Amino acid sequence: MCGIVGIVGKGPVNQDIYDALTVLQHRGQDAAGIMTIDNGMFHLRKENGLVRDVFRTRHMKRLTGNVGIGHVRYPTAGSSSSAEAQPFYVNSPFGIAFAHNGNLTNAHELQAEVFSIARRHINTTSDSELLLNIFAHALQNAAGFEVKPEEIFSAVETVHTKIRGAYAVVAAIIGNGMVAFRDPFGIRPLVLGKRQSEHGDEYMVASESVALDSVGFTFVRDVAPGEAVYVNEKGELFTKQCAKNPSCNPCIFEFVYFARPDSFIDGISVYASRVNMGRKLGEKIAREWADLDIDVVIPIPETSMDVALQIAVTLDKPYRQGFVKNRYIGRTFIMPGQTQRRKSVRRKLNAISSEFKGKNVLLVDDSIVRGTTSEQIIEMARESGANKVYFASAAPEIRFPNVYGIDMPSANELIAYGREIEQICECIKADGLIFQNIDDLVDAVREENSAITRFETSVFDGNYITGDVNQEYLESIDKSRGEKIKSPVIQEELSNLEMHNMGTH
Ligand SMILES: O=P(O)(O)OC[C@H]1O[C@H](OP(=O)(O)OP(=O)(O)O)[C@H](O)[C@@H]1O
Ligand SMILES: NC(=O)CC[C@H](N)C(=O)O
Ligand SMILES: [Mg+2]
Repeated sequence: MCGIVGIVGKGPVNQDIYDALTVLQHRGQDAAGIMTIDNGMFHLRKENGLVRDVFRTRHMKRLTGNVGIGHVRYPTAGSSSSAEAQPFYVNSPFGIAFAHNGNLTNAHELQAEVFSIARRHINTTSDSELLLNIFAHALQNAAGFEVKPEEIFSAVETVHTKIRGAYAVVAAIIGNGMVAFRDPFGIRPLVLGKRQSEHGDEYMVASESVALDSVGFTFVRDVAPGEAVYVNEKGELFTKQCAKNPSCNPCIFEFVYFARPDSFIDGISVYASRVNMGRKLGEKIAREWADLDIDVVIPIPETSMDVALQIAVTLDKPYRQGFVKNRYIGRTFIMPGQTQRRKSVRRKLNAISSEFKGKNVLLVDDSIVRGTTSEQIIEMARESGANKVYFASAAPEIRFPNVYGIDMPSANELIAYGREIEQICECIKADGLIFQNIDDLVDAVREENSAITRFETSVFDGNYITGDVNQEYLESIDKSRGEKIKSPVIQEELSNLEMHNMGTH
C-alpha cells in the first residue's frame, strides 16, 4: 500500500520523517527511503528493508536540511529491487525528489509517451518513476528559478489529464519546497498537518493522520481528491483544486485492513468503522446462525481484533485471545511471495490450546484474500482441541484483482474466485463460514461520514472507479505481475538495474 510523508520545517526534518515512517510501517515493509534538501543539494538514503534496518546513525547524519520526504514501500508494480525503492529523483527541472502511494493503470501508454514526447529515459519498471517524469516534464516550462504556485498547479493539472489510476504523491523541489497531490477519485489517502515553531509554521503531509500525531503536528484536513498543496521553503502554504471533476471514493480496503485503527481517513475513524463492521457482522451471525452453539469468539491478530470484540459484544459471547502474535513478525499479507506468506503464518501466530480445547470457537478475521491465514489458523485451532471451528470475515468475498495499489493482480490466486461460500468453507476446512455483505460493509464505513457516497470497492464487485479497467488490462497485469514474476531468481535479474543514487553506505 505504501506510506508517504513530507515536511517543510524550520529546523532539521530527518528525525521527524524517520519517526513518521516507523508509524507508517504497516503500509509497506519491503523498502524505505528518505530524501532531504539542504543548501541546494539532495541527500538520499533508500534500501530494501524495514525503517529500523535501513537507517543507521551515519545515514541520519547525512540527511540534513529543513525540507524532506519519505516512503515505505509495498511493491505493486515493477519489481521489489532496491533500485525501485523510493523516493525517486530527476535532475530536471530544478531537481525533484518524488514518493508515490498507489498504482497507475495506464503505465504502459505513459512509457511510450515519456520517451517519444518528453525524450526521457526510465531505467526501472516502476510506475512511480513514470509518474515523476510526467510531472517533471509538465513543470519543464516554468519560467525562472523560483517556480510560482500557479506553475506547480498547472503541472498537477497536466498530470491529472494524462495519468489514470490511484496516486497520492509528495515531491520536494530544489530551491522551492514541497508539493503534494491526490488523484481526482481520492482513492489513496493523504492528510495535511501543521506545527507551530518559534520560527513560524511548519507543514507536513502524510498517508495517515497517525503519522502527524507521532511527531506533534496537528491535523489540519484531508487533502481533497484532485487537490494540490504547495509549501515553499519559507513555509507559505498554497492550495488549489487541479482536477475538472473530482469525487471522493476512498479505497474501502484501507478501512478493512490497511490503515492503522488510530488514523482518520476522509473524516472517518478507522477504528470506529471496524467496530461498526463488527456490529453488522455480529447481527448477521445472530440472524443466520441462530441455532449454532458458539462458546467463544477469538480474533486472528492483529487487524481483526476490534471487529471480533464487537462481534462478541453483539452476540453476548465471551471474547478471548486464543492466539498470541509474535511481535517481531510483520504483516503476512504484504510479504512479497506466497511461499514466504505461507511460512510466516505459524511463525507469527501461536495458539493457547486451553482456549480451544473442547470448545465451539468462532474465529474472526478482517478479510480472507488468498486463504493463507484462515486455512492454517483453522488447522491450529483443531490441533489445539477445538470441537467446532466457525469462521467469520468482516469483509465480503474478494473475487476481483486490485489495480490501485494492493498486490492482488491475479483473480486465480484469490480463494473466493470462482467459488461459492460452501466451496471456500471446504477449502479452508471450517465447520461454517460467513462473510459480511457488501452493503453492510459500505454502511459500516459510511456511518462515520455520510458525505462520502461511494467507495472504491472493486475487489468485491469488479466495478473499477476509474472506468478504464477492462478484461484485457486485467489479463496483462496478471501476466506481468503473477506469482511467477516474484520468484527470487527473477527479482535478482531485475536488480541488475541498480542505477540509482544510493549515496555512501
Ligand atoms: O487470506 P490471506 O491471503 O491470508 O489474507 C488475509 C489475512 O492477511 C492479513 O493479515 P496480516 O498478517 O497481513 O496482518 P495483521 O497482523 O495486521 O492482521 C489480514 O488481516 C488477514 O489476516
Ligand atoms: N503500494 C504502493 O503504493 C506502491 C507504489 C508503486 N506502485 C510501487 O510499486 O512502488
Ligand atoms: Mg491478519
